[in-house]
Amino acid sequence: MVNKSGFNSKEVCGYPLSIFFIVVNEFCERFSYYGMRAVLVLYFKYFLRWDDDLATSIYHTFVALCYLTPILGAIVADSWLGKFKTIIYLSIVYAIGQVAMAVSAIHDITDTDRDGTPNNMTFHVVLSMVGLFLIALGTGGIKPCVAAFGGDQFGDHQERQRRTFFSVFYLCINGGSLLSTIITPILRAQNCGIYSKQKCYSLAFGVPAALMVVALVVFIVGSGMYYKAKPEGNIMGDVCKCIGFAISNRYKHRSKQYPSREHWMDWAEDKYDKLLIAQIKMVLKVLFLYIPLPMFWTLFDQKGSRWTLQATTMDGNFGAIVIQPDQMQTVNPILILTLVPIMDSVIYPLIKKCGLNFTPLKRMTVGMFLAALAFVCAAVVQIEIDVSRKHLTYFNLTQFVNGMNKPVNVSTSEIFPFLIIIRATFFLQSGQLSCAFSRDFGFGSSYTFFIPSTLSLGSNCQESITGAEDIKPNSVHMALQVPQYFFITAGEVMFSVTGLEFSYSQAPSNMKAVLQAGWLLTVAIGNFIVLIVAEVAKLPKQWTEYVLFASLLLCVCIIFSIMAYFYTYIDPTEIEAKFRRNVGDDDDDKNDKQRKLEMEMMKRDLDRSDDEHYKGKQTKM
Ligand SMILES: CC(C)C[C@H](NC(=O)[C@@H](N)CC(C)C)C(=O)O
Repeated sequence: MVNKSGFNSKEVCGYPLSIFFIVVNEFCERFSYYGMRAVLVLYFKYFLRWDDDLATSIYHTFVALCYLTPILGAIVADSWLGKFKTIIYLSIVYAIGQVAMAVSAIHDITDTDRDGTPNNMTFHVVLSMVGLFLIALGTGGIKPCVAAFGGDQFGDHQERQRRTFFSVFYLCINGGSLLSTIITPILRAQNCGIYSKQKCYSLAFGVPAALMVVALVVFIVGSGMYYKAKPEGNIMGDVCKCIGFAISNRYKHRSKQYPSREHWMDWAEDKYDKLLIAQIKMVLKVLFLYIPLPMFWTLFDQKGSRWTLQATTMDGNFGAIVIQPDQMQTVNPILILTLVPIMDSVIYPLIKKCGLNFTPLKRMTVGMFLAALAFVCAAVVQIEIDVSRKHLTYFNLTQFVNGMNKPVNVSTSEIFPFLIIIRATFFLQSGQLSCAFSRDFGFGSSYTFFIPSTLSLGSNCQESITGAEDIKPNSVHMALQVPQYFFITAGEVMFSVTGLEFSYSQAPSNMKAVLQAGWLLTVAIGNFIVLIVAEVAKLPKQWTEYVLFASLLLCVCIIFSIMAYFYTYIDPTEIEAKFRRNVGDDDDDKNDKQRKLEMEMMKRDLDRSDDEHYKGKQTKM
């Protein structure tokens, strides 16, 4: 197959062979990222011995940083190194970061007294922070480049294949993350060490590090097959200067005597290339459309926080298996793996058969609506939970009625709060008397125990002590969270998979990675909104907070649908080709009148709003 720039690539079933290396690379990279992330908080808490607050804030700062760094990687790729080299260099940085994390988790390195705990905690803290910084730089930096680089491999005539690629790309993300979030916690639970055996964080970080090396090797192996678009110089610098000039020129010509121009960017025409101006217009149009999007991620990312907390107040007993609250999150990638193929091969073609033009922006709007619906479901489940029980833990509510005529001291064994069925052992002490008894608790239940007056030295506490259930264990089953997971994931498929492809297809050739980074920036902003809204709103009931978020997203969804209605799909390649052709025509010394006419037509083309999008023509929402 001959690609856009005359590049000849090998094909398998109509797809460039190079794509195989890119999707495998993505699978391994996401395995590496999500695998490391799965055990990170526990590493902070139990290895570095940080308190919950510090562990949580450093964790969220790290995640936010991972979505802020894409802009750096995109600028480097589009302006300087090109996507291929940027991916290689930043993957090396990334792999070093992962190795640093694995090394930082080897307690033996500083365990000079061999008691199983590190003696120089500063070494472990510094090394892990350096590691996390490098990982954030690497994962964020390559993220917009890998997606855009994959898109680059397709010719202009392969729009359908390119769309399928973005779906498969998303499947790989979720396949990799699902596998790693299952595997790394198992690795962490192993015991390892030279002098003493401890929980094996080094292995839990080491395997993701190895997978990142595999990702890099796979990517390099495909090297000879890739189409590598050349960077066009300091494009971001030019963009900023051009926008700055347009604004200042517009300001200088603010008086009524100057005729107005169709678009404020047209004020840069006095100095800048018309092609660059057209490209900036394309990017600004899409970025403007992105303004409401962070709200989707605000809701989406609460799966890991609010929804997991909700699950802790539910019954996870599924008969043969007991599901832990944090394990419920794996429902998302599992559903992605099933819903993406269903959407692509059944739902979308069916909608098309019905004669409906389900354009990318319509899909994204429906995706937002589904996410709002997911939060309505979460609110209903929350009300159900609130009605079924009034107390979150049985700890404070477990009481003893002492029937003896002397005081009894009661202490209890460690209780694992995330287990659904908890076995607690109580130790009774009163003078010479000392005995113990154990009971199983359903999570969330509360008991009153009666210590009989007949209890004496040698009594069997296990048999003598009776209990009454004051508060029943969690009765609302975790399966009730499935509808909310279903809706949020269906929303994600419509919103995120489509948005990924939309960001690629609407970006000018020299700013593909930059627009991918803009897309990822909406994820970062969404995460900040969670903190702000939850802090400002401070609602007394959890279900009201869910309703608030659902309403906010619904409002945003309406605003977005209006904005989308006025959006005109473009084919950047076509527009760029027209402008380039025009530059060639200049050399033929065309008369001025003719040229002006052509430019007018091109401008109109850019803003026109008819025809359908997927034929490479322009269309509205
Ligand atoms: C832009 C990202 C938030 C998209 C993507 N995340 C997912 O696909 C999630 N369904 C993964 C799940 C394990 C949270 C990513 O690139 O990580």
